[in-house]
Amino acid sequence: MIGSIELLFNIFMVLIVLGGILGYLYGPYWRVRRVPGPPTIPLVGHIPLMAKYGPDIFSVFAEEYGPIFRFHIGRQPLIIVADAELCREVGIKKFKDIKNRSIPPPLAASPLHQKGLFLTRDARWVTTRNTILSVYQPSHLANLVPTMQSFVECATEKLDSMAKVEEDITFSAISLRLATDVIGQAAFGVNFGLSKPQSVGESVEKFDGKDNNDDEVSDFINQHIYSTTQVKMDFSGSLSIILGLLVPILQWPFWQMLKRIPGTMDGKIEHNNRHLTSRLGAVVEKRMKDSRRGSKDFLSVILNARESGRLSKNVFTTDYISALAYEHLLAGSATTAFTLSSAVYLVAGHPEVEKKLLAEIDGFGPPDQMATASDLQHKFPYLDQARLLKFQCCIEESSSLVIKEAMRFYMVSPLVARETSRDVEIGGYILPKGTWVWLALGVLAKDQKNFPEPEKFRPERFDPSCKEEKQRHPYAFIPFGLGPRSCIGQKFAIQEIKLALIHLYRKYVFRHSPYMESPLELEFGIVLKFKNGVKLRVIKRK
Ligand code: HEM
Repeated sequence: MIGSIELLFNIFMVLIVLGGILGYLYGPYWRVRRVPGPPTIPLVGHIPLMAKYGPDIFSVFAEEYGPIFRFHIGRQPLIIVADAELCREVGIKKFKDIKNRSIPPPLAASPLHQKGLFLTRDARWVTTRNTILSVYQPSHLANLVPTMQSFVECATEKLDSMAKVEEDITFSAISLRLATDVIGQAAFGVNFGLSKPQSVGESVEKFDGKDNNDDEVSDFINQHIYSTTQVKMDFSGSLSIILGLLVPILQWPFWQMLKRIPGTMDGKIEHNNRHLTSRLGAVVEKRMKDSRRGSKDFLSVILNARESGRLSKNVFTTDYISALAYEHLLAGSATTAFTLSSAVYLVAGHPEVEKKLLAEIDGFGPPDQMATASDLQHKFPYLDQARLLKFQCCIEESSSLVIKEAMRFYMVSPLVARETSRDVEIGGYILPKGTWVWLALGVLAKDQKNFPEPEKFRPERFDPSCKEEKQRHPYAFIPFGLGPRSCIGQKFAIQEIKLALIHLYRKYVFRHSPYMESPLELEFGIVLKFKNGVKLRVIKRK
C-alpha cells in the first residue's frame, strides 16, 4: 500500500516537473498561438532559418502569412510586424503600451549593453533620453560640422596615392574608422586617432588620459569590435548565448560559471568586456574631475546635468554613464559606416546616378569651399532634399535621394525590437503583456506595393514630385525607426554621411573591384554588415 502511494507520488512529481518544463517551453507560444506563423522545430524554433537566410526570410514569411506573423527564436515567439500602418500603430499610436525594447538573448547577460539608452525602460529611459537630447539639437550638430569635416579629410587623405597605384581599397574599413573617430570625439570628447590624429582640431584629448599610444587605441577598438561582433542571433555565439536562445532560464547561471573558465568563448567575452568597461570607467572618471570640461561632447553634457542636481546621482552612476557613452560608439559607428559604404558601392555601379551626383556637387562651389550645416540642408537637392521635405510633415528627417535609396536597398537595421507592457491589440490580435513585437523595417523597404521594382537602385523614387513617392505610405521607409523611441542619432548620422559623400565625390569616383563578390554578401548579427567588406578602385577626378 505504502509502496503504491510512493509510486503515485513519484508519478505525480514527475508529471509536475514535466508540466513545468512544457509550460516553460510552450507557455510563450501558447499566449500568442492565434497569430499565424510557420511550423516551428521544437526548442530551436526558426533559428536555423535565420542563420541560413538572414532577415530576408521575413519577406518570404510576410508573403505567406500576412502583415503580422509569429517567428520563433528558440521558445521565444517574436510577433513580426511587416506592414507600414501596423508599424505606425506599434511605434506611435500605441506607444504608451509598447515603449520598451525586449532584450535579445545575446545581450541578456551583458550589463554593459543593458545600461544604455537602447535597453533602459520606462522612467529611466525618459530621464536619460531627455537629458541627452540636447546633444542632438540642430545647433549642436551644426557646431560639429568642422570636426566631422576634418575627420573626413584625414580618413580620405591616402586615397590620392591609392588612385595612382590602382589598387583596391577596402572602403568599408575606411568608413568604419571615420565613423568611430567622429563618434569618439562627439560622444567621449576623445580622439581615437584612427583617421590620423595629428591634423584634427585642438579639442583632441588623449585616450584614457594617457599619451595617445597607438597600442592603447587599437586595443580599445579591437575590444569594441570583439564586443559587438559577439552579439549573435544564431548558433555561432558563446555557449551561454546559445542557451539564452534556447532555454533562457539557463543563460545566467551558465554565464556565471563559464565566464570564469579561461579559453571558453564566454571567458573571452567576459575578459574583453571587463577591460572595455574599465577603460570607459577611466575616461568617465577623468572627465568627472575636469572642471573645465565644457559641454561639447555627450559625456560632458551628462556629467554637467548630474552635477547641476537636475539628475539623480543614483540614476546616473558611473557605470550607467560609461554604458551610455559606449552605446553611442556602438550604435553610431557600424550603422553610419555601413550606410556610407553602401551608398558609395551602389553609386559606383550606377553611372547615371553618379553623373547627377557629380553635377550637383560640382555646382556647389570651389573645391575647397566647406559646406555649412545650412548648405547641407539647402544646396544639394539630389543629395539633399531638405527644402522639399520641409513640407512633408510625415518624414521629419531631411535626407538625400541617394542616401535614402542606399538605406532602403541595404537596410542596416532591418528589425526593431519592442515589447508590450500591457495587453494590447495589434492587427486584430490581442498580444498579452510581455509579448516581443519586432518591426520588420527591412520587409517594408522591399515591399513592391510601396517600392515598385524593389531590387533596382533608383534614387528618383524618393523625389517628392514623382508619383511613386506621392502614393507611398508615409511609414513605408523608416530606416531610423519611428515614434518617441526612434534613433536619436539620425540627424548626426545623415550630416556625417553627407559631408563624407560631398568631400569624396569632389575629388574621386569609385569602381567595383574585380576581386569583390557580386552581389555583395551580407551578415546579420544585431545589425547588417558586409561579410567581406566593400572593395573599390578609386579614380582621381581631373
Ligand atoms: C545610418 C545610421 C543609423 C541607423 C540606420 C540607425 C538606426 C536605428 C534604429 C532603427 C533604431 C531603433 C529605433 C526604433 O526602435 O524605432 C535606433 C536607435 C538608436 N540609435 Fe541609431 N541609427 C544610426 C545611427 C546612430 C548614431 C550615429 C547614433 C548615436 C550618435 C545612434 C544612437 C541610437 C540610440 C541611442 C538609439 C536608441 C534610442 C532610444 O531607445 O531612445 N544611432 N537607431
